[in-house]
Amino acid sequence: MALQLPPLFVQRMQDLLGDEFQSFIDSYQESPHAGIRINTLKITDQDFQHITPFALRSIPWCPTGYYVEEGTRPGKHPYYHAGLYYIQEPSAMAPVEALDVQPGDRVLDLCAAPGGKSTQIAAALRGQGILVTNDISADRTKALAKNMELYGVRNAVVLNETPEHIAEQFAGFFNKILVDAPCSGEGMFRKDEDMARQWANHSVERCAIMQQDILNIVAKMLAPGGRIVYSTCTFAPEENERSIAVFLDQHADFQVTTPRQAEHFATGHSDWAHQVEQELQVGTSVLSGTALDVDSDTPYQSVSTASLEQTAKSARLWPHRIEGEGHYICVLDHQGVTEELEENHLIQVTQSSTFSKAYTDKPKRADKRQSAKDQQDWKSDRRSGKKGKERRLDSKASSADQHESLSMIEVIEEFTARELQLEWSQNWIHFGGRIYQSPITEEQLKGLKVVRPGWFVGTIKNGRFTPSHALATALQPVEAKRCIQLQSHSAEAISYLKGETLTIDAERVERNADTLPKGYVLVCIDGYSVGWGKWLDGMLKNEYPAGWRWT
Ligand SMILES: C[S@@+](CC[C@H](N)C(=O)[O-])C[C@H]1O[C@@H](n2cnc3c(N)ncnc32)[C@H](O)[C@@H]1O
Repeated sequence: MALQLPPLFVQRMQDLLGDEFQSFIDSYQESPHAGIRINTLKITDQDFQHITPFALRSIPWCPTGYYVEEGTRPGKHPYYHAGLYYIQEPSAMAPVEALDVQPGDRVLDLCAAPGGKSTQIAAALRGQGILVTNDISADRTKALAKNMELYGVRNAVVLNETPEHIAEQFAGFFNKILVDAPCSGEGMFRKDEDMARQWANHSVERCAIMQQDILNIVAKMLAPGGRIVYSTCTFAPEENERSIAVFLDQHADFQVTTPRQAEHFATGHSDWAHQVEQELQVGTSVLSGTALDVDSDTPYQSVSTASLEQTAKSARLWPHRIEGEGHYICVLDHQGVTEELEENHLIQVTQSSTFSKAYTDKPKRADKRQSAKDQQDWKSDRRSGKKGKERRLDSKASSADQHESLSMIEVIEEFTARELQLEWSQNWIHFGGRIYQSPITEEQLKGLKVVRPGWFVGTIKNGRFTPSHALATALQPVEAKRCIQLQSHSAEAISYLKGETLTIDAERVERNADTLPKGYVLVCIDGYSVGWGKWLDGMLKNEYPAGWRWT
């Protein structure tokens, strides 16, 4: 059945686009474009070109993005399970390119689930710096956390929070922020017919108010000289140029910058934003002749011509002009002086009972004093050249607690020496028996709803460390003492991904000279890690998690 577009939407686009409307509406007869983006945390772009199972065609605005032909099923290949690429709509790759993430940046992806753009940010960080990735929907953060794990991200914290709560903990902290805002989704009608059906429920005006609130809050979290990229997948000028103009009027210290890759896109329509401004002033849509659905509690705010005109530097991605869906991107640069980011990699040992309290309670004065002392201890440890992970964090803790923290480290060290060839470089966080490596400190997460405080590396129970699946997916084969190689086209690879036990001769277990074949084995497909197995007497017990299996 032909796609049913909301009549009001069609009428409005006709009014806005004029002569261009026919080619715009004709584009709805075409299929949406499918794309994949190479996950350079696991494979180089060049190496993927050599092994690609599908025909690839470059996406002009994303160096690691490729169109795949219609009918290709990239989700049904072992490389997908190895996290070698993310299946992503081509236009959706543009906002992160505009953010211009560099290794070492501190990045917030505020509206992140299911994580397409977060995985792209993580790849650009190359394991250096911090990614805080968040979504307000608890349900959607499950997919977000899973994607961080599938793509082998080591330096991300996953939150399920409101922007206001994050701002309380992270004022002025990030130098790059992505706001991939909730919107009326007009640009996705071709890809997702549900969006067209639900359009009226996602009132354009209500979305605009929400977007302006979000932008105001994220400005508080940006470090001087930092960058915010605002993106939507809608055409409505109220949610795009006008939302930006409202922000600029309230934040004179920001300017719109033309995005990288702008040559591939159309410019923002400051003229449409002017038109919308007039409609709002009279309370009726000039374009569609309908009453505007503005919440009566929300005072109308007029915006300045100077701010509206700056939006001509933003970018619009049109489905009839490029091979991709409809998007809007605006780069907002803070005009302050950029300060060097302080190093944030304190190495910490956290004892579980203190940590679980930290999630729910406001810091107590005694805790604050203790934390200041911890920082001091750490500094003196650094000066004396002691390794951070050897120190005790909580000098007030009972000797039993101290013993537990120390033995936790001993257990991890023992596992590391036996099974891995890896230097741990981030903060240890112990929460509910689960052990994480985190790019930030426990203190910074106080009072927040945390889905993952960092890279989940394993669990400790009864003094035994069990490595997590997320540890395996983020490892390079050289970082494990034992690995086995499965060929992507072999029945063995599919059997492993289905969770079956494999028969594997001892000679096939690749290992260090001094390592016996018995124990944890990193299972790799064509050289890229997919999960754990446990080898004993010619059998590989399958540790691939049930929820991840090939179906
Ligand atoms: C366009 S989608 C994000 C897509 C995602 N950036 C990606 O690339 O996979 C917008 C997201 O914003 C979330 N959201 C809505 N309101 C929010 C708010 N106030 N704060 C944070 N997230 C919000 C929604 O749950 C939704 O997942």
